[in-house]
Amino acid sequence: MARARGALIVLEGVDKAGKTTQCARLVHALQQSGRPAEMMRFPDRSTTIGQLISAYLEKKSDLEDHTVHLLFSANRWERVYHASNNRGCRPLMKKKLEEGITLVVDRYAFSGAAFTSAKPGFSLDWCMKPDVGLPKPDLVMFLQLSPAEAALRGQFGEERYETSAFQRAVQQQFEELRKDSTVNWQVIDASQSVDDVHKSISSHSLHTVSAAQSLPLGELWK
Ligand SMILES: Nc1ncnc2c1ncn2[C@@H]1O[C@H](COP(=O)(O)OP(=O)(O)OP(=O)(O)O)[C@@H](O)[C@H]1O
Ligand SMILES: Cc1cn([C@H]2C[C@H](O)[C@@H](COP(=O)(O)O)O2)c(=O)[nH]c1=O
Repeated sequence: MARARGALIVLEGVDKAGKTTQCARLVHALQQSGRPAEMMRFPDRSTTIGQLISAYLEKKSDLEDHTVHLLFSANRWERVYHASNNRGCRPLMKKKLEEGITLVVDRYAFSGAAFTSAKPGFSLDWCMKPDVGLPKPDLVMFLQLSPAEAALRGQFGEERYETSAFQRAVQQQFEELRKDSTVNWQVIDASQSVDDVHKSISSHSLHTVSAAQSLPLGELWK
């Protein structure tokens, strides 16, 4: 009999909404309850492409806007089908899901589309195209926090996109993306305490991990 697959769970939101904190808490809680789980994050700054992206975000280099958008997407695709970095090969997303490991992912294609389409001259439609066909998340939790509150959180302002005006534009683009009913969106109030946000995220996730076992993995935006 085929092994039950793991779930693909994504956390999204504006910068500093608490995604990394909550991904780590969720992975820990799933593991503690005996469910195999691992965290991934995008951009994955450890790969060659990820290092180009990281230098851009840290304002150490400039890249043309279309180019960096495609690099962000390539950085996701390389973790689905190709996994080499300077320390060798790592197992791929698809393989891990097939092995029954739930992946908790800190940002995904939704950040790609929301951030680039917040720039002048970029349509959401164009921005979504390079990520069509990626493994489709079973659940996308949107950590809802106003850009004004996010700006008060640690280290806001250090990286390229961390201005309140740009984050407001990003928030609007996320609102557009959330109208897509082919994606299982859940909005989480990220202004609560870390513990309360975690409780909310856990309950949605446990349901998803069970349901995913008997469902095929889909393809995003197809
Ligand atoms: N619920 C919360 N209430 C108050 N502060 C929080 C909460 N969750 C996280 N923080 C704090 O906010 C800051 C950003 O948290 P975190 O790195 O988890 O967010 P993020 O969304 O992953 O950020 P980034 O967009 O930079 O990746 C950290 O200083 C963290 O301790
Ligand atoms: C995946 C992805 C991210 N971005 C933006 C969003 C953030 O401003 C940074 C990443 O910061 P983090 O602290 O490492 O989460 O990059 C983007 O513009 N496009 C993307 O696809």
